Amino acid sequence: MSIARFTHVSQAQYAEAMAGREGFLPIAEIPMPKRATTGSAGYDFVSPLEVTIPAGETALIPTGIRAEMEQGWVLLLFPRSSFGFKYSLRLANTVGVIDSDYAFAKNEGHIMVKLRNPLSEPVTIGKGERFCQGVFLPYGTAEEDEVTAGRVGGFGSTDR
Ligand SMILES: O=c1ccn([C@H]2C[C@H](O)[C@@H](COP(=O)(O)OP(=O)(O)OP(=O)(O)O)O2)c(=O)[nH]1
Ligand SMILES: [Mg+2]
Repeated sequence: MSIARFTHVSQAQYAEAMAGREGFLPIAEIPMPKRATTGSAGYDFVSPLEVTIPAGETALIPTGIRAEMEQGWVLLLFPRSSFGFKYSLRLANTVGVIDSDYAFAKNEGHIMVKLRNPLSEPVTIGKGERFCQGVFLPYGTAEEDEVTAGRVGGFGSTDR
């Protein structure tokens, strides 16, 4: 039973997110996130460009991907364990929470990944390299939950 669909963001959204950068894959060449084996939970996301993260710094990687999913589901982003084990690479926000209504935000639900390199050596993510993974999970709601607001953005759009 599938509960979600990955698609590319529009060319315009991709260009906006990649402004000032060079050498990134054309949007049509970014592969959809894929699971590596039949029993894998994680959909591996590919980096559309080569990124070197200097020691102790962070880098933002726009993935070119959005995820439409049914209500009641969330997509959680995690590092791939190989990058964590080899380079201690982590997400700047520790875990990425991709909400089901983010797909309809003003930026089309463009999934962004911010990585932190905590080591004293630079780390390079290759263009086209699988660098993080997303896991779909169902979530519950509490009683007397009367939220009605719709999502317009991410990264603090609901407060700052
Ligand atoms: O690593 C991440 C984390 C979040 N998001 C997007 C999807 C998510 O639906 C939205 C908001 O994320 P979250 O609710 O975790 O952040 P917030 O700081 O509460 O922002 P907001 O006020 O916009 O909800 O930002 C990403 O693209 N990458
Ligand atoms: Mg939020």
